[in-house]
Amino acid sequence: MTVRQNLSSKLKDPTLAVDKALIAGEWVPVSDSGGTFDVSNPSTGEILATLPDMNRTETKRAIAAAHKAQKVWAKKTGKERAGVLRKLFDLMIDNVDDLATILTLEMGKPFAEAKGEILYGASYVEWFGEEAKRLYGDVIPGHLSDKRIMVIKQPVGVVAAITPWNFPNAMLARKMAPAIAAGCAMISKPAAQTPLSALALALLAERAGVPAGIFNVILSKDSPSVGREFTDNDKVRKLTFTGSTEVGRILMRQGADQIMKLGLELGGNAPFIVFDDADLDAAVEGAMVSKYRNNGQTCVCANRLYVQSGIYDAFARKLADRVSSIKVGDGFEAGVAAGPLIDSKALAKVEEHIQDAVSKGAQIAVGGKRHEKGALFFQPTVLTGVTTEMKVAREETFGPVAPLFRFETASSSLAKAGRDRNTA
Ligand SMILES: NC(=O)C1=CN([C@@H]2O[C@H](COP(=O)(O)OP(=O)(O)OC[C@H]3O[C@@H](n4cnc5c(N)ncnc54)[C@H](OP(=O)(O)O)[C@@H]3O)[C@@H](O)[C@H]2O)C=CC1
Ligand SMILES: O=C(O)CCCC(=O)O
Repeated sequence: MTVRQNLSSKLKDPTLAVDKALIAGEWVPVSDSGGTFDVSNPSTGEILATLPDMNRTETKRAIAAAHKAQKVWAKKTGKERAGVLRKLFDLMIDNVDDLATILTLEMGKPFAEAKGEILYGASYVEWFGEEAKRLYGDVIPGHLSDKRIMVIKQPVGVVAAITPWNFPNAMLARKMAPAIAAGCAMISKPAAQTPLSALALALLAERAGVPAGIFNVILSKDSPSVGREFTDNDKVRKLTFTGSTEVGRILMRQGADQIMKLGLELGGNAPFIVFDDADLDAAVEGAMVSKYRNNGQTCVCANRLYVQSGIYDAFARKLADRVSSIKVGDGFEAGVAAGPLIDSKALAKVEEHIQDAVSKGAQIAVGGKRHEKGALFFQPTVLTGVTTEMKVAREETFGPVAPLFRFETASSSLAKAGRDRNTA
């Protein structure tokens, strides 16, 4: 397929811009169906690459290859596997600028934040690589005098991973590194919006000596069909997924037939509580970091800010003031702290949540509108006068909106924080 100049020309090592899937150690340029999909830059709308659009047949082939390769990989010692992961860690650090450039181009987050994500992703590779040497078992006192009970740890086998667009490097590194360290093989399906970070990571893994078939990357816009193969194929022994609660539910249902081991990291709607006696500056700073990280597109972002009556107005003023100074723009522009939203669906959800809150009586303290920087940019927003009837109380906005709920007593805030959680 093709990588455009606007991607490869920005890299010190242009070979890290990959336009092929990785199946059984082969870089595959064309899908069985001949279909393709484009990856674009959410800041500019420019197309960065055109990739093969795969489905169940390619996924099945990748699983079969992983199943075969895993048996050999599992026989390596922990030290041998650790050595390979250490090389991958070193390569990630050596190529941090290029990996972060790819990430900012396809996802939009500010370059400094993207670099932080690569270091974060690399830390998983380093940590789990080291742990490969420490896969100890247990000896447990027996229930009869002639019995000795031993626990040994063994790789589960082939692991499938479905990863989201909000942390395209770190979420994959967090899944791939422990699997490979333990002697498993992995087939990953990155989000169609951000597959280029996964491909660059897979290329570095190949350079680090991860054997053919141990780390596969399927490219597809038809995620339900790939997900179906992951859950139906009995060679896949574990599925790890980060994404929406809704898709997590679908995968859990699908995996039930073969009682599949599942690791699900889903949506959230985290509360952030500020009491009257809080240090105002520290509370505002904490809210800024927690709410506006990655432009609010993080599952652990504070989404519901409960503020006690006595400090409510001062907190709202100070937060609105800080938020109005957030520089919005292309992630490569100096000083930018908020990039675009990932796509028009995400932008529509932010607008819908604000409209719903305002129609039910909330006020916009700052922001509330699309940003002049471009189609997917939105003004960082603070809403006051928010109540539990509004959508923001129950649904994750996944955008730069801080809704401030007022409470009187500690017990009422804790009750609300527990009750209005994400049920979407
Ligand atoms: N916990 C977290 O970190 C995340 C939470 N979210 C939450 O989810 C909301 C929606 O975001 P969205 O990107 O649509 O999240 P999704 O859950 O749709 O996407 C996450 C991943 O799952 C894949 N996927 C989607 N449908 C299926 C399926 N039926 N079977 C298998 N895989 C599937 C996607 O692939 P593809 O995109 O190619 O279709 C992507 O790789 C956000 O607003 C946020 O609330 C979203 C992302 C991350
Ligand atoms: O590990 C983190 O802090 C990022 C969480 C990514 C997410 O799932 O949103």
